[in-house]
Amino acid sequence: MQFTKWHGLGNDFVIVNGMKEHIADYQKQALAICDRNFGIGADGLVVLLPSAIADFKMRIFNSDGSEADMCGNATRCVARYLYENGLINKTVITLDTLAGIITPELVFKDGVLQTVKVNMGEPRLRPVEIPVVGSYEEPIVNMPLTVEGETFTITCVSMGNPHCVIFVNDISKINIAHIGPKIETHSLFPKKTNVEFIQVLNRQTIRMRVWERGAGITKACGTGASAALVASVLNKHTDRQATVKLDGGDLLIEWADNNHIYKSGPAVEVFRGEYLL
Ligand SMILES: N[C@H](CCC[C@H](N)C(=O)O)C(=O)O
Repeated sequence: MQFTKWHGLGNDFVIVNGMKEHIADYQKQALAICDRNFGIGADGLVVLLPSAIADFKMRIFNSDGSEADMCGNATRCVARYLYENGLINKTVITLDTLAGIITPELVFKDGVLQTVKVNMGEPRLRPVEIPVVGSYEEPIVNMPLTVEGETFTITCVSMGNPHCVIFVNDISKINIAHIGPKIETHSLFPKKTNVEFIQVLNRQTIRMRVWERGAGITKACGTGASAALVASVLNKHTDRQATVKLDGGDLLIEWADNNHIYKSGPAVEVFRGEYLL
């Protein structure tokens, strides 16, 4: 199977042109392909397929084999991949995902790619859309959640995939590898959740670390950064545009007046290869 390896701020993906390569069992192969010792190694497998409602369909599988609704960092990589391989001849691309139509734009200046700006669509705040279990009527903003005797205040946002955002005073003191999986699999979240820890630096800058659903600690999470900005605005910590400082680098996130979230950042191709299925 021909593949190409990309990353968005260190959140890395194997991208496969599903119109040329046949994968029989996506979940099983994603688990094998993403394994960093026995496979290629990645946070996720991205398969591109034809779509009747967008330029292409994008399916995303986490490294544990689970299928995700959306992946912000992967959308930037896919946009560059499609354009640079002549699979599309425009700079605004529509991708059909389980979270809806996502629109990345390749931003050039003097013929040089500056950034990839993605319209991530609208954040979903209704509890049923996260989803969470329980008879919550109002959006979950700054709600206490006790996990193993420790109480966190959570804000839940969906970007098509679930996010549990937690503000902390000192992010270096959080043992994400220990508490992340316990929140990811908490009974409040019937589809599990991505978990973002945020330290607010100022009204235009937040520091974020993430435990991703189905992938664990990653260097960056595009949907997570988007959810973190929304949660920061809801909790009156930041303005509606801010830089999200992740382990792998910075993303610029804006919650625009049209209620859409725009996320801008890099996408890098590292290598191409042939994987033996
Ligand atoms: N683990 C996520 C999917 C990948 C999201 C992340 N890599 C991003 O850039 O948005 C989930 O299961 O919802």
